Amino acid sequence: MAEPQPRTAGDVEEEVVKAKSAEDRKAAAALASMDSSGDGTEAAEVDAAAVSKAMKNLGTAPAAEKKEVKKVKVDTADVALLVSSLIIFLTLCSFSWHIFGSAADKFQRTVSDTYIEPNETQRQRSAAGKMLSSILLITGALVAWRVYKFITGLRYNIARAKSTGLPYYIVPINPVNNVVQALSFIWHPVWKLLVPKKYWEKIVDVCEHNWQYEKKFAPFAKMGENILIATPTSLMLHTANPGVIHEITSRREDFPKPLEYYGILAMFGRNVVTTEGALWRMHRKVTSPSFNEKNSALVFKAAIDQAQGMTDHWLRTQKDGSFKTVEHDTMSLALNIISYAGFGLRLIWPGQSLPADADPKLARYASLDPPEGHTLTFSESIGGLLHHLLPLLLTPKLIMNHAPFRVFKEAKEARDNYDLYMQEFLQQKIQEVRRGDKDIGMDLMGSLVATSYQDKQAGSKAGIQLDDSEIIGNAFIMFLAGHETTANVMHFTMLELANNPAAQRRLQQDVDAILGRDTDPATWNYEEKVGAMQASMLGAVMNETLRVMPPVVEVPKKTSATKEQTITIDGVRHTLPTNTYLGLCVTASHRNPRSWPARPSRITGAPDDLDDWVPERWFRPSLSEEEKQLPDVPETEDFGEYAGPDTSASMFRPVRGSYIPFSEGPRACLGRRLAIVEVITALAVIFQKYSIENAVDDWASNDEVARMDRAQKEALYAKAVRRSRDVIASCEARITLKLHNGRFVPLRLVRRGEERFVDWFDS
Ligand code: HEM
Repeated sequence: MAEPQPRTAGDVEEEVVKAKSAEDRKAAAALASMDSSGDGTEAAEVDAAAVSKAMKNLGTAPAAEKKEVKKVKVDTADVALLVSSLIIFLTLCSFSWHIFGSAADKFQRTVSDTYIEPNETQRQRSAAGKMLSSILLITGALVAWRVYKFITGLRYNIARAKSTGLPYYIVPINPVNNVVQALSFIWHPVWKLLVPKKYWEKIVDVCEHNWQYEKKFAPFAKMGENILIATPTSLMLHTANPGVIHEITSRREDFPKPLEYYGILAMFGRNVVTTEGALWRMHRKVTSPSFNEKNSALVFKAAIDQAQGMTDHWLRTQKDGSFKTVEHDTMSLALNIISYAGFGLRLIWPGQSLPADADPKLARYASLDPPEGHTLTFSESIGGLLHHLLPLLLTPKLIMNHAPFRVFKEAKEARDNYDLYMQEFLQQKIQEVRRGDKDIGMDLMGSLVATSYQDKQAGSKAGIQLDDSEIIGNAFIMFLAGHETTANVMHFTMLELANNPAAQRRLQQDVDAILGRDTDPATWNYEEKVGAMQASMLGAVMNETLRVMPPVVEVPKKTSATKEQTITIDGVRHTLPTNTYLGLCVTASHRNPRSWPARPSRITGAPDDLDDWVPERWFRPSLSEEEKQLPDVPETEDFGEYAGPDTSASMFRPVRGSYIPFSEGPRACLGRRLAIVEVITALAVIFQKYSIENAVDDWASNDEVARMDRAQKEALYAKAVRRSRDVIASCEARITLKLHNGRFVPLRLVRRGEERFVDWFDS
């Protein structure tokens, strides 16, 4: 891999000039000043020469920059189209005129017979006729225009699809749009009715909501690892090809994020997830220093405290022998950990009280009752916000504020409460900065405020200055990104461990060996233990959950509006036109048989086990070194955060681009190290003292289970495992992949040694 180079003053200057908008210029200038005053450790952007060199190493020099595929000109076919649209339009008008004109006539005659003077009638009749004809004219014109746009748009995108040299499929509507997916029950039948089966039978699978999780690798097995789709409004490529994924994620500037899909995440202000170009670099520079090893150690400590709080809570509430709130509770666990490590806020479980050394100013955030001025607790406001993200995005503020629906009221209440909490928190941090408090910068919000306000105070003109909404926007994104994703991984890992008792037993053996069965978790040392934990079954179960149930099922990218890009697919160069949507399909690439060694499924009897949760696969030998070597596209700038691999070096190492739960390259997840530490630590705490079993009380009481023999117990537990797998199969990706519509799997926490099933059962 090419060594990162320091950015020169020339590079920086060029970036300032390249920055298009005033905001981008502000950001680039801020970075320029940072760079010129910095220690020179920052590395270079991907530069064209280096990419070219890397491509040459592959034996394929990059094609000379081609011009954008020319917009399909209005040629004879277009003229014919326009004429035919006009004919449709005129026919429609005259036909409607005929029908509605005579209907209006009849209506007017009826009315005039009773109420209106004859000459008045005539005037009314002609006015009604005129109005009808205007409506018809406008409707006809719109229909004709839409037909024209549909056909020319489709022809244009088909031409662009052809220019790539890849096989392509035609779909009548852009299927990436959420609303279009939700309405598939209307347009799919029409599409299937009007178009011969061979044109839709394969591609229809990738036009449905949740296809990435439900269909998994199947569409790619049928259509190849790259599925190109032309629609009247767009060209899109879904890929499960590791080489393509690696190249796209490595070339950040060539393949930016389609920000139009991220509007929802900018609700409280622009942030590191919702920006691109120089502005993104500024946000990333300010946020990344908080993602250091010191904070990982804090997460380790917080995860120990919080996992103990959660198990105590389960034991207290497990009245009928089981608990049904594992999803809710893992969400609380993750929120409490990120609140502490990222923001210095101590949140507690019901029944717990704040430690004596807790900052009284922050107690209002931990309160289990809404503090003065609020109608929700801090946790409730964040929970409500996440729960109602879609209505909050899709509903205009005016309707949200006034419509009498419960969902809008709840969404508004959560948003207003959260906003207020954050404003209060921000003001508190600003005051601390103004007072010059020494420990400011320990937490994320503190360091965001310090970076922006200390510079302002010092009168610096060029320093990075996020405005208040950007500080709150970044805080929101850290709560959101660091919360639901990690909670889902913990939730599904616990469900899978209950379904796979042999894996659970092996996990416990590893915990005993690394951390000791009787040790107090409060004494565990981060630096000493974390490496071994990641290389053990703790790391394996987390990696496997992230493989089978990645919280983010597709990472969206695109080519820019101004420049087409070339990529290499299995050694052949292809050109992707401007504005091509690129979907890096996480669920499918995690199941691509080319990248993942497989064995026959023990669960379904399928020839491979790639759809099954099998953590032991992480101890299988890696693919050959030769296969692991993908084109060496240089990495881009170092932003200071954790840069190590996502999986332990001693385990199975996936081919680059084949395992992307955290995405890859310069825009990979900023919080991945925190997430890994959090998950493996919480699991270690839980499984050191306890086992987790599926609850069976829907079928048998505790007494009945006690009277059962092994065979009866085996049949009973197998039933519970089947139910759990069915529920897991019903997950849906709505922002992240999780259970919806009140679905859950009941579990039971038992002290080790008191298990009824998982100490012997083997699925
Ligand atoms: C298991 C847990 C997690 C998973 C699977 C995950 C996954 C991802 C993915 C796939 C992306 C790329 C998204 C895209 O390109 O659209 C991403 C970005 C990001 N994640 Fe995570 N994430 C996790 C935990 C966290 C945590 C704990 C934090 C912070 C506390 C965090 C903060 C971020 C941020 C700030 C970005 C944007 C980075 C950028 O664009 O520069 N994530 N994450």
